[in-house]
Parts: sequence; C-alpha cells; structure tokens
Amino acid sequence: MMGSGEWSIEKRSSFRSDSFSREIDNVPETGCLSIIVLGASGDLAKKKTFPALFNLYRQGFLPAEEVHIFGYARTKISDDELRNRIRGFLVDNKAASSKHSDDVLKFLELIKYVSGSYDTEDGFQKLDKEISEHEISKHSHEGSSRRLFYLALPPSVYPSVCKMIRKCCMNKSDLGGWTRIVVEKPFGRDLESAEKLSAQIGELFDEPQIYRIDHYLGKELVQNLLVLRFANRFFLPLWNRDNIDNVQIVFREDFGTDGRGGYFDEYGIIRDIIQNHLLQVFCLVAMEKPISLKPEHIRDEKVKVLQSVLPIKDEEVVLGQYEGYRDDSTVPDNSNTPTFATMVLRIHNERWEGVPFILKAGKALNSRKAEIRVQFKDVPGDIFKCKKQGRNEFVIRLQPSEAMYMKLTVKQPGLEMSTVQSELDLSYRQRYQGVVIPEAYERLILDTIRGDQQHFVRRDELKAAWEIFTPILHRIDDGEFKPIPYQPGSRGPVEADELLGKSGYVQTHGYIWIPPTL
Ligand SMILES: NC(=O)C1=CN([C@@H]2O[C@H](COP(=O)(O)OP(=O)(O)OC[C@H]3O[C@@H](n4cnc5c(N)ncnc54)[C@H](OP(=O)(O)O)[C@@H]3O)[C@@H](O)[C@H]2O)C=CC1
Ligand SMILES: O=C1O[C@H](COP(=O)(O)O)[C@@H](O)[C@H](O)[C@H]1O
Repeated sequence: MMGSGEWSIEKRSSFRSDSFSREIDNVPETGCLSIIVLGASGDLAKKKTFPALFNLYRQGFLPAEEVHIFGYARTKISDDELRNRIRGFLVDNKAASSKHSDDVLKFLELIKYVSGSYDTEDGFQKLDKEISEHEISKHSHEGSSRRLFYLALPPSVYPSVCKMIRKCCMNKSDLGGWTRIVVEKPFGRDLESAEKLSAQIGELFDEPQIYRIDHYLGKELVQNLLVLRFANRFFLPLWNRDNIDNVQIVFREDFGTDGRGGYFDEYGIIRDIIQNHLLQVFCLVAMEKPISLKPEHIRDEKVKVLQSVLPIKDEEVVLGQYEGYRDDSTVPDNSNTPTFATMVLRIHNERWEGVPFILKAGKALNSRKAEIRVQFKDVPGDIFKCKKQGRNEFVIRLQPSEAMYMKLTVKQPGLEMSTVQSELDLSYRQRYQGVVIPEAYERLILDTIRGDQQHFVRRDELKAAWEIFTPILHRIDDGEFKPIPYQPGSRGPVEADELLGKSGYVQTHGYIWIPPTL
C-alpha cells in the first residue's frame, strides 16, 4: 500500500489457464435455441432472468440468428406489454450509451409472449406451436434444436408445468438437440415434500436435464472457493481442525421482506437462505478435494460432507423476527416465521470434528453483506502477548465489494517493538480494475445452455440438505421454537452474538477492515 490510501496495482497478465476452463464432456452445440421463461410476469423474471439473458445477448452468447426468447404466464398481456415491463431492468452502467439502448431494442425484439395456464394443455400447445414456428424460421432440422425452460414460478406449480412441458413442448426427437428445465429454490418445504417433488419431476425428466439453480453458486467468489482451497499450497495444510477454530458463513440484508411478505412467511429465513445459499457455500468450504473438476466429482464430495453433518442442537440455534415484520398485510398477525437465524453445524469427520460452522442469515439488519470468516486458533506459546488484539482471520467477502483479506498480526511500524492487527488484502475493484464481474444468473444460465451442471444442485445433494434442517423446521412450524424479536437496523438478537462467543469466536477489538478506495 502506498501513502494516503493509494493502492499500487501490479499490472500482470492474466493467469487464467485454458486447461481449467471446462472439464466437461459436452461438446458445444450450435443450432436454434429457444429460451422459455415460465412465470414471465413475475418478480424474478423481470429483475433477474431477463436482465441476465440481456447481458448474455449483449456479450454475443445469444446470437440473434439462433435464439428466440418466450415469456409464458397466465397474465393476459401482449408481447409489447411484457417488453415494457422488463425494459427498465435492462439497464446497467453502460445505460447512457446509444449502443446500449440499441442492444436493448434488438434484444426486446427477440421476445415473444404466450399466455396460458400452468395445468392445461391448450396454453402449452400454443407455446409449442410458437417455438416450432421459430425453429422452422431458423431452418433448424427437427430434433436438432435446443429448448431451455426456465421455471421462474412458485414450486407449487412445478409438477403440473413439468407434466405439460413433457406432454406438449419437448424437442421432437434426439438428433443432437435437447430439452432442459431450470427450477428455482426453495425446492420443497422439507425432506418429504422435496423428495416428492424430485420424484414427480424425475418421472418426467432425467437428472442431466434438470438444473436446480442456486444463484449463490454463480457468484464470483463462491466460484473461486475451489481454486482458492485446492490450488494454493498456503491453505492445504491449514484447512482443518488443527488450525481453524471456527468458521462463520454470514448473510445480512439491510431491508425487510419488501412486498414479498406473503411468500416469505410461508418459508422463513432458513428455507429462503440457509438451507440453500449458505449451505452451498458451506459445502465448498468444508468438502474434501474432488478427484477432478467434473460436475459429478464435485457434487459427490458435496454430498459426502452434507451427510457428515450432525443433528443440530437446540442450544446452538437462535431465531429472530424483526419488529414490524407482521405489519405487512400478507403476513399473519401471529406469524412464528423467523426472519433471522444463527445456527451451528458440526461435521463428524477427520478434518472438522469439533469445529463449529456458524451459519447466520437475517433480514432488516444493520448492513448488507455476505461473507465467509475463517478464524484460526491462537498461536501457541505467544511471546508477543498479542492474543488480545485478535486472531488470524481469513475473510472472503462475497458481496458487496468482492474481496478476500487476511487479518494478521504485524509489528507496528516505528521504533517500538509492539504488535498491531493489519491485513493482506485482495480487493477485486482495485486488483481487477475494468473487469466486469458477471451477475450470478448470467453465468448460471450460460452453464445450462452449455450443459454444465457443476454449479447446480443434484437430487441427492438436495435430499442431504433437507435432512439437516427438516427436524428444526418442523419444530418451528409447530410453534415449538419461537423467534426472538429484534429491532430493524440492529445486529439481530443479542443471543446470536452470545452463541457466537460460546462457539469460540473471538472478536478483534479496535480493528475494522475498511475496503480501500481507488
Ligand atoms: N424474486 C426473487 O428475488 C427470487 C425468487 N426466487 C424463486 O423464483 C421463483 C419465482 O419467484 P418470483 O418471481 O418472486 O415469484 P412471483 O410470486 O412473482 O411469481 C412468478 C409468477 O408466477 C405466477 N404465480 C404466482 N403465484 C402463483 C400461484 N400460486 N399459482 C400459479 N402461478 C402463480 C404469476 O404469474 P401469472 O399469474 O401471470 O401466471 C407470477 O407472475 C420462486 O420459486 C422463488 O422462490 C429465487 C431467488 C430470488
Ligand atoms: O434467494 C434469495 O436471495 C436474495 C438475496 O440474493 P443476493 O444475491 O442479493 O444476495 C434474497 O433477498 C431473497 O430473499 C432470497 O429469496
């Protein structure tokens, strides 16, 4: 670091190696591609799915000669009405340029809307007809076209929608083309319902056709976890119970349920964030090294670590509900749904026995961030008496301002021999200036087109995930476990910080990492 907060950035060539790029067996396909967004009138479609498709289009991944996009939902609107609904979400930092608005117009022209129900054939037959007409117009040979169905819908309609796709909209024969479906989380409400849903969908589609999306797996720093852990000698010998005292995986939002109270109240923070997003991050932090980067090898390791998680203990759970949550008219006055949870997962294996993994997620807190915090044990026989300043911590900031930094003890610069906490800092905005980090959905949708399931959740992985949380979820649903009220804009219930302390986390006093500015 240079004086007055300036950072010196070494300009080095990229170290990206082609051999890392894709270790999958799929050969890239070309030919007519239809992307069908079901639930096109909804929140996710407008905020995430269409903007991600637009970004892929803008970067040349969805060439207009090959691609057509269909929106499908019950709402009766025209093509133009759908286009107008999503137009405002297709802006980014390049919005000012006329090239960008030109791209927006051309992209919107690719979109067609079909209205129909989710459980009767006529709407899906109409959809199939539209897709087929598009395929014919692109001179696609029957069977060689690709059809990607993105279910931006509540899981309750997945079975009927999948049945209709299977019955009316499949790629006609297998001549190099495919039909794939993308399903959103939460996939089920508990072990039983998720297994039922998996069985229903499994009867209609083979596992390689099903992409269970968890958008945290598309975040840059989540994708970096395997590289970090297994491509760096630094970490290999330290990543275990001998050196690591505790691990925190934290998600905080500084806003409440914001108009999604009806949806949220049915699920709660554990089903909304912890059982999927945080647990996926947990897998990547805790799993053993896969034998290769093939999706099945990675997912095998994730399943193993999930199956090694011990039952969650009551005394290692703190639930909260922010004050004012029930003011939402769509939330029942007596709702027992947690908007905050801290819970400790313990892994029964050789690497992690005794190390608490503290998963914390909350809405309406004092900040918005997601991070992984790996705290190391104290140095034995400390001759500098610096324990009180803090322990070594390795922090991976997933968002905002992607970064990883290592908190460590150094000599305080100057004549005295005293110690101080400092950091080794890799802040992406400084180190990778000018590099645009893709949105998670953008990356994952591209994977579905390429047939790469590495960053998607496999059926047995999902089952293992629900096995961990179902007992506690049932007790919350039955009102046996009550959330503690907390002030919006706070850190959540104080009991959660107490649990953190009991689990072994030692706060560094008088030190806070300030992201460097350019
Ligand atoms: N919104 C978000 O930020 C995120 C959402 N998700 C997941 O994505 C999926 C879609 O979410 P989101 O877009 O917010 O959901 P919405 O509530 O906006 O629903 C999407 C569309 O589905 C149709 N729909 C809504 N409720 C029902 C119902 N009970 N029965 C049949 N159709 C219904 C509506 O279309 P119409 O009436 O026109 O048919 C609606 O426009 C969900 O599984 C959600 O958990 C995941 C991550 C983030
Ligand atoms: O899946 C969900 O994620 C968002 C948070 O996503 P992020 O990428 O902004 O961290 C959360 O707000 C929402 O409740 C949940 O359904």
